[in-house]
Amino acid sequence: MYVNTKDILEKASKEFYAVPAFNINNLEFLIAILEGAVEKNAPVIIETSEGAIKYAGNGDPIRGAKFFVNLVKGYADTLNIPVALHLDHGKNLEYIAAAIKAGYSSVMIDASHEPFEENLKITKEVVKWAHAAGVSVEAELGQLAGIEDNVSAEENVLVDPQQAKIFVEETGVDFLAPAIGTSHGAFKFKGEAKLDFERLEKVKKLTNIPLVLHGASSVPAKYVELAEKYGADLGGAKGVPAEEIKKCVKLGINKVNTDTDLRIAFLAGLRKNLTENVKEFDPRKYFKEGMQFVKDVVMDRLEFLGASGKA
Ligand SMILES: O=C(COP(=O)(O)O)NO
Ligand SMILES: [Ca+2]
Ligand code: NA
Ligand SMILES: [Zn+2]
Repeated sequence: MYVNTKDILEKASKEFYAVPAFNINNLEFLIAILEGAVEKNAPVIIETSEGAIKYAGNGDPIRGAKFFVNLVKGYADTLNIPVALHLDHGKNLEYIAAAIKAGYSSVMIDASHEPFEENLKITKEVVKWAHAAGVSVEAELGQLAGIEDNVSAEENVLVDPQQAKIFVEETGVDFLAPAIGTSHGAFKFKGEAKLDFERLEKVKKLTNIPLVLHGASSVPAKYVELAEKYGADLGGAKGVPAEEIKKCVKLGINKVNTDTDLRIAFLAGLRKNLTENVKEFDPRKYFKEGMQFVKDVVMDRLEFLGASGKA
């Protein structure tokens, strides 16, 4: 059933487990994710970036947002697990408005590259709009290095726990993404994975709302190696070890954003299948292996985040 993200995350926050938020851009990833969640009898969050909405709507945000709401709601309403649809890294108010109007469960307003007061002001605005439409809101404090759709930040700027307390009280935001050292994409960390657990613990104590971990892909070696075996070049890919993510969940992370892992798993399956079946030209056949690998990554993540069986 199609639900509000806040309902999924409030339950997770009370019981100290986490629910993965998987990014999609197409039908194949959506089917693989939902079937994996059904098999694990788990809640799941589907999220689309502004780039995904642009892609699905061929440049038109209203068409793209409606397309995803109908696709996800249509499929979710035939299932017995809770499914939410979330706008990831909303920065452009046109896209945020389109997502709210189309019927997304929740939207992220990411104004974390702005000065604190500006981020607070914009977030307050979006919370007012979204709540009036029954839509929940995520915001971000601090910055993740690496590329985020249309904003690239050089350095990691870690969240200030005191600021987080004020921000949550003033904005009424439903869940918060505190930057604690992760970054987006397949090439994380210069050296070893370094997450600031003490900082995370303080933010949870001071805000006491569901928290979100961005840049949480683990970049599993087995799919990187398989993709490279069939011609990909992902040299030096590195992610967040599952053990580190589990520590974050114990400290109060409840939504775990995962995009890169699904991309690499699908890539490995697609390259392998196309290479081994040179006569095949039915996409329902040659996408299958990649979809299976995505489903496997989804089920593994639902398991180690503690979301399995929580539907
Ligand atoms: O934070 C993410 C995904 O991060 P990854 O690149 O680590 O999958 N989406 O908002
Ligand atoms: Ca940001
Ligand atoms: Na998000
Ligand atoms: Zn992110």
